[in-house]
Amino acid sequence: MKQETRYPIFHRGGRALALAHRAAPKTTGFLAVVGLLGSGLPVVAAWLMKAVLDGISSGVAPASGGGMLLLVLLVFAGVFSAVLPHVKSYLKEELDRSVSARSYDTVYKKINQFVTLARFEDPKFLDRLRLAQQAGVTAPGAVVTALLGSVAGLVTACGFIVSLWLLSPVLAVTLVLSIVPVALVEFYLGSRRAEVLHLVAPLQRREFFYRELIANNRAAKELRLYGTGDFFRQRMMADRRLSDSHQRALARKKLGAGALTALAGAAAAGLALAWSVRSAWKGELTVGDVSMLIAAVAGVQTSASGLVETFARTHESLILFGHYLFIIDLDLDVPAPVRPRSVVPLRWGIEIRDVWFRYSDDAPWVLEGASLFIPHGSTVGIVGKNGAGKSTLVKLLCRFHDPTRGAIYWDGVDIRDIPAGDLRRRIGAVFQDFMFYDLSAAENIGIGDVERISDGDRVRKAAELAGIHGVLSGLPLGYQTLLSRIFFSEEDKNDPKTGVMLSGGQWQRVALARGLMRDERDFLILDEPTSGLDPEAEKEVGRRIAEFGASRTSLLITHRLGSIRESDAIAVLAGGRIVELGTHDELISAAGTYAELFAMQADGYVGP
Ligand SMILES: Nc1ncnc2c1ncn2[C@@H]1O[C@H](COP(=O)(O)OP(=O)(O)OP(=O)(O)O)[C@@H](O)[C@H]1O
Repeated sequence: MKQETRYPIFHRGGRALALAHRAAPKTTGFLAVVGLLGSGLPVVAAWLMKAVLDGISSGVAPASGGGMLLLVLLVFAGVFSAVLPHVKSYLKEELDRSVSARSYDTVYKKINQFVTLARFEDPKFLDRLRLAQQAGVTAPGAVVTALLGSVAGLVTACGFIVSLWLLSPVLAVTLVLSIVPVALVEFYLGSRRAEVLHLVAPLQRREFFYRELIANNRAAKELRLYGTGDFFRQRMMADRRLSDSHQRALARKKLGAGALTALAGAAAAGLALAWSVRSAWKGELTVGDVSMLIAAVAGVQTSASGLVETFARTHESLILFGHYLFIIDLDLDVPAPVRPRSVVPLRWGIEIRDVWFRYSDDAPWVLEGASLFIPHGSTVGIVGKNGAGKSTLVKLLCRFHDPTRGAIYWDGVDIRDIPAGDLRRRIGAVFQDFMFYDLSAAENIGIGDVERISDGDRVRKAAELAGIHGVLSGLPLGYQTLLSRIFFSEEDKNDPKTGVMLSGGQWQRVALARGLMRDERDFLILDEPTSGLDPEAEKEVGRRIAEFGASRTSLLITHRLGSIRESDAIAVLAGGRIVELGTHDELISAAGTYAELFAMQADGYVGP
């Protein structure tokens, strides 16, 4: 993944500060004040110490008025120096919490605004989203504290350099010059660190994927059956070792550079000390001057190397922050309707007119001029071979993607002119790849109509329609039983009431009940809703769905041709278009693809 180059580094810094200010204005203000106080304190303490020592060497009694005041001030400076880091660390953690909470909220709000699935199906985008989720979101807090830390370090360093200048301009200049190699080395290491970060990021993500896979309960069966656990573990460790080797190379560079710069710093400090002691011996400097000089040399070196390291870390955080900015600045994934139309209860029907679709410009066409009319109040079944494009058509009807060419009309209105949320409120759907939520049975169904999630009667009615009421009411806590084996606490771990696992077919009925939660939806899409049900259940559920769907428009996709036999019309999708359309009897008489598929299935049941 390349780094985000759209935002200059100062722009990112400004946005990070603005974010901190919005998330926690008081904490940011306090942190700035405490940081500034803390940065001036070492310089003030050094001057106080010089004055006390000079007083002692010139025979001023510590108990005298001036001497006592100096001592008291020195003690206060010491107390503040001891307490301030704790206050600063508390404020920093608080700022991190506030900024992270706000930026998390912003990122997830943004994700929820995506109208279509296009971004979720783009691996490059997902990679970037993961970066924004993993690190970019926590970066603003790091950026703010690093920026404030930089200002504080600058104040300390400048305070000491000025102090040193007053004692010996030559020494001050020498010391500043001795920092230059440290700064250069740190900047070099900073850019190497950023490079390593980009090299290891994909490795760490893959490693994370393998780690999750090996411990995943849904993957456990296949991993054991195919014996692929060690295969994935080896891949995980290979990625781990590669990322470790990049980090080790960087650590070695750091070690070498750190040792060299420490040597240079120690040599500069030693020379300054020797010079000051010699000057004090000759009477050119006082004892207080020597103590000031020692404090200044140590203070400048510490704050300078701290400063450069802070800059390097800030730079790193800002690189990650770029991914966060990229996500939150994204435009809508589909243009807003120019003349938005409100969706009306379906009266006439839904028309798919000459729809062409492919998932990307270089992907093959999935739909090539598909046309179909679904009249209001009718049930239309769609059949077709694997990969024919049935689920794709469902995605277009729900507006998870827009047709590349052609259009879909809801009572004559192009669905692109209807706000997607309004359209979806009129559609109920059960997808082939439905979701399993680690929620209670009641919530698993109730989220089909969030506004009525607590309406127990409605949830029960939906469960009855889907033929799962008997199973759910017999669970340890009835509808309140958690449909999961994820434990919420250690104590609950052995409690059978904590959660249960349903069978595949039972889960499918729960998903079906979720799709049937809303009475008032006037278009029901069922994509393989009964594939996991036993024949008896399939027949029973099919009968109930037919009753439920009698007053509304339904689209039923299935490979089990027996369950769409009674549909008002059956469409066969092949080669990207609807090639046959009619009732079961009409299609059987036409002796085309449908008749062939039906005969094959019937043969399968009857046998040779
Ligand atoms: N997100 C996607 N990105 C790229 N191609 C896709 C995506 N989803 C589906 N396809 C491709 O589109 C084609 C149609 O897939 P679709 O899932 O619509 O078929 P289907 O008729 O529902 O098949 P099945 O009966 O197996 O469920 C397939 O060739 C598939 O590889």
